[in-house]
Parts: sequence; C-alpha cells; structure tokens
Amino acid sequence: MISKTLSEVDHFVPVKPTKEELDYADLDILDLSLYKDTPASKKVLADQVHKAMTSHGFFVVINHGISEETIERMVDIGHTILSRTPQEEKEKLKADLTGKGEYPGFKPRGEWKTLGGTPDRIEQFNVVRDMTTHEQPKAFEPYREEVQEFIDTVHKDILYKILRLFAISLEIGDEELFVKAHSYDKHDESWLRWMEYYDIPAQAGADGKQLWLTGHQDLTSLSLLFSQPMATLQVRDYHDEAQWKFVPHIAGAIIVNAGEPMMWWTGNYYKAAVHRVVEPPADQRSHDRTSVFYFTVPNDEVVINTLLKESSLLQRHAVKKWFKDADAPTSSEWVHNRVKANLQKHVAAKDGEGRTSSQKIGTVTTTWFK
Ligand SMILES: O=C(O)CCC(=O)C(=O)O
Ligand SMILES: [Fe+2]
Repeated sequence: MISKTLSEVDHFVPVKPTKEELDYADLDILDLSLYKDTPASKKVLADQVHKAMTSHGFFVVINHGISEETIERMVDIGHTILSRTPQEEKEKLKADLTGKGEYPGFKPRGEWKTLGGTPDRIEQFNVVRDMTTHEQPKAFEPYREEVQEFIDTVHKDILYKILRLFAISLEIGDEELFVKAHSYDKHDESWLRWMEYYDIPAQAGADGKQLWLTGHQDLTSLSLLFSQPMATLQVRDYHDEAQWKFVPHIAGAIIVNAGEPMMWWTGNYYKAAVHRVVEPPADQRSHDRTSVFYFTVPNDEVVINTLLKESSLLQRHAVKKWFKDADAPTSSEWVHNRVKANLQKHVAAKDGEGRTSSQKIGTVTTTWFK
C-alpha cells in the first residue's frame, strides 16, 4: 500500500490464539472479493447482510482488500503512539469527551474511575479523517500519511461497498442512499480508534463474567473492528437474550456491527448489536490487547429516522417510524450528546437490579446492557 520506506514502530506482539473451547457466535462471513458492479453479485452479499442484521447484528468481512500486514502495521502505529507519547502530552491532547462531546485525541487510562471502583486501564487514541482539525501528538507525525491512506481506503472503498449492500438489502431504490449520507467530502465525527487494554482486573457482570467493557450498543451507523486474537469480545444473540457468545477471531478480517442510527433507520428491523468485552480465557491472561477500529456516523446534518418511504422491505414488514418527525436527531446532535453521556456505560453494570438501564439523551432514549 505504501511504497516508500516506512518509519519504524514498536511492534505489538499479540497474544496467541486460545486453545480453550469457547462458545462462539456463528457469524456470517461476507467475501468482499465477490463484490462486483453487477446487481446479481451484490444481491448475494446483500442477502447475507440481511440475514446477519436480523439475527446477531454482527458479521465478518474477508478479502476486503487491506492486507494482514497493513492491519498489523496500523496496530503497531497505534501502539507506538500510545507508548511514546508522554503523559503530559496525552493530558494536553485529551479528547473533550464531556465538554464538546467528541473523541479526537487521547482517552487516558483512569478516565472512567468505575471498574470495580478502581481506575480503568483502557487507553485510546482517536483521529477523524480530516486530521488537520485537531493538534496531533508528535509521535503521530511519522505515520500521518499512512494513517490517512488507511482511513481513506476503509471509508471510500470498504465502507461504501458495505453501505451499498445495506441499501440493496433493504430494497431501497437508490443504492447510494447510505453512501451519500456518509459522504467523504462532508464533515462528520466518524473516527479511527486505537484502543489498548492493559492487562486489566475486572468487575463481575450480571452473569458473573468478568467485564472489561459493559454491554452496549454503539453510537455508530456501522463499526468496523479489525479482528484481533484475544478472545474477549462477546455479542448477545437477539433471539436468546441470555446468551453471550464470543466473536471468533479471523486473521485479517473485519468484524462489522451496526449501532443505534442503523436501528433507527430500519425501525429496529436491523439490530444494533449488543456487545461487551470480557476478560480472556486463562491461557490468554496477563497480556495487553491492542486493536484498531473504524467507527462511522452519518454526515453532521443528516436527520436520522426510519426509511419508510425509501424501503419497500420495511413497508412490507409494517415497520413503525422510530421517532416523531420533530424528535429525529441530526447525526451531529446525536453523536455529541451520546459521547457526553458515555461515562454512563461504565457505571451501568453496577446500578440497579435489571439487566438493562435506559438513559434519555436529548430526544433519544438509549439503553445500557449488563
Ligand atoms: O474492544 C472491543 O473489541 C470492542 C470495543 C467496543 O465495543 C467499543 O469501543 O465500542
Ligand atoms: Fe462497541
């Protein structure tokens, strides 16, 4: 992907795959090399999207065009930025989570002082695709172009293909509808995230499982998670509320899930995946975990509500409009309000008796899961 000499990185050595027998979710695997510019080829993949989005809300994309080496390099870049940026600079370039409600910058360890009462040990570094809007750490500079190229490929190639499949799967006449709502040239808060979990102690969830990140739905339209080997991410099957299953690791694959905006667009016909992060099996403990994610949200001004006029599939299924017109949020309103409220996610597991708790965010009610 990059031809010139690459700047050196601190290599992150991922944990070896577990040998334990775990209960894995049976996720659909979309082979994106089958995506051709013909209705027939796209229909086959769109049918898989439909099946996945009406069951788990998660699926796996392989042969998407980004090599395993490039993904490994991106993980190393994030690891390098997190390990080489001094604490002072991290503090200075801290994400303004509670003020503006935005992610660009660092989420230092200990920001969420709620995991079992002790400071959390999750660190993040986030960038948006226009990387000039925020000051970047010095350690980032050697990799700026590579990261830009990575984001551009993910957004304009992989994301756009997947968004077309979503439109086709919903029988929306304009196959570009979601692509236009995520126009690369317009502004929105979609972001690339590196996230490092530092060998953390955990608190117990409702089912006694040790939690690293409590159950939630993403605030995104789509989340693209680059698969990593530590068996920690779990998805809750929609057809069996009690069942948390591990998301399998497939080297080089992208795990895709939808968040609440996709749920609203489809009036809950497509599921916003409920997922959480738990401690790994015994043979993967005492190891850090680093991964890279691309989280997408619609362009700032897009008003998100159920696509009843546009989708004959939703009409046939008598889906109801999610919001009254006056209550439908713009992407920008939703994202900023939801980021501000995000701390709630980390306390939800301790509050109350039930398995879920809900919170009103502007005109929107969001749900936290245990
Ligand atoms: O770390 C993971 O695998 C998932 C993280 C996640 O769900 C999130 O950041 O929204
Ligand atoms: Fe998530």
